[in-house]
Amino acid sequence: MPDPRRPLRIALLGCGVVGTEVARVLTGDADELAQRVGAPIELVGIAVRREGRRRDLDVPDDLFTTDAMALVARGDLDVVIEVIGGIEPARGLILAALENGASVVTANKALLAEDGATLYEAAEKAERDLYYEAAVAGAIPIVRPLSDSLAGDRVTRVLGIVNGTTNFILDAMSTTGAGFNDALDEAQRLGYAEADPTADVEGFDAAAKAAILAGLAFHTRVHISDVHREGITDVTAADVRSAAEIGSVVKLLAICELGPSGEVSARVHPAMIPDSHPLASVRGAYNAVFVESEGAGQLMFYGPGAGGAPTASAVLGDVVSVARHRLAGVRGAGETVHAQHEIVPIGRARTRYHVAIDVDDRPGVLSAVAQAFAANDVSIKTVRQEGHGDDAQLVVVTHEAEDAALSATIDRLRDLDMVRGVSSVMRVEGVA
Ligand SMILES: NC(=O)C1=CN([C@@H]2O[C@H](COP(=O)(O)OP(=O)(O)OC[C@H]3O[C@@H](n4cnc5c(N)ncnc54)[C@H](O)[C@@H]3O)[C@@H](O)[C@H]2O)C=CC1
Ligand SMILES: N[C@@H](CC=O)C(=O)O
Ligand code: NA
Repeated sequence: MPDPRRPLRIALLGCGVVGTEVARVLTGDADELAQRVGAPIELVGIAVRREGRRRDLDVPDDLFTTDAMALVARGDLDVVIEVIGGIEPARGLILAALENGASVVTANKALLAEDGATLYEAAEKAERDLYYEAAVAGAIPIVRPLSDSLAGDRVTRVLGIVNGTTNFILDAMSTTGAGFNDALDEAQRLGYAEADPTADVEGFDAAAKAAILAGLAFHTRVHISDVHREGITDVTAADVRSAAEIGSVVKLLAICELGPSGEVSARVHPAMIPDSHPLASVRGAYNAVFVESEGAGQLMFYGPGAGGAPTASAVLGDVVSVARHRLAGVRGAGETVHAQHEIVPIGRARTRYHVAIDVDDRPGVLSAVAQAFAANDVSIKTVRQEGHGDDAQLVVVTHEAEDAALSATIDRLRDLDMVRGVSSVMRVEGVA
């Protein structure tokens, strides 16, 4: 247990969008944080990649170092904050921090979803905390509610908008008609996007968060490769218009479900959701996560999901918690993976679909298309024709069906002479 008379020593790894805000609060609000922790806190080092870059921070120059490994290995640290991102060197630094006796706070969802097991095992062995509230949905408290508040309940479903960048882009496309690239540039300028924004727009970031959420919700280990992933790069202005025509909006959703036989599925993809659904009104870089559980029913967590200051808020909350644990000589909850749920592929997921089919504008088309759906046991809810002649299109919305059955339907449609192409297939979520 640390000597209560000495300050708790904190090291910060990475001083980019999030790290800068964390350093600003750790230094500017040190007195208030000390009151909350119950002991003084001291930022003893900041690891950066390059020396001499001008940083808008009022901290002594000698705190900065380009030798992150030497910083974590000094052996007298209480808390190491990792906000570098990516797999390496972040993983090696976190493991070294734990081995050297520090507790760790990280915002690194990519690493947790790729190799969380190694980090948890190291934290367990070192008897230190590993906290990561900022890794999922930025400022929104969702990791703690799932791991603590709902620990006595059975969570059955988590449905969320967990990527600020893609929500910002889709929102701009549907409300101002902005182009994809302009909206992405703006999201990068505002500090929402990952260092490589492909992680956002191709759904990797949301998939990492889905893996973490599913693991926490269902007490089972879920790897990022278990998560079905589709990004938003194929979402067109026509999809956004089609959604509006059925009173819906397009959102990138992360969906984690516990099936009736105990099977777990996790998927990330764009989907249409009705305007009346609370997730439809989540704008800009905001995130929201719905949790359904047997006892509590429906819970919704909403707030800023990205950006320096909101993410720093979650990081600092964790810092205060683990610092309190250090003082008390205790640890918080570790990983709970007692359940051995089967993780099922996307083909077994069940949902509704919106399918736009380019067809010849002639008698018999409707019945041929309907037969393709019926042959795969996919029931049609509505069908309407858009355009005429060369522009004729049938737009079908289905009842709930298995993903594999829908895929087989699309293959069959593509083989029909009267079908010129299937121009869009999008899942429809949030319908009662
Ligand atoms: N920006 C956001 O809205 C959010 C970010 N996060 C996560 O927080 C972490 C940091 O994100 P950002 O601050 O946005 O990224 P960033 O790219 O702005 O900052 C990362 C910093 O780490 C530095 N760095 C790279 N290698 C280093 C090394 N070997 N030693 C020391 N510093 C090194 C880079 O130079 C950069 O300044 C990532 O894991 C990210 O996924 C989580 C939630 C929201
Ligand atoms: N790039 C991420 C940042 C937070 O996790 C996002 O856009 O949500
Ligand atoms: Na969070």
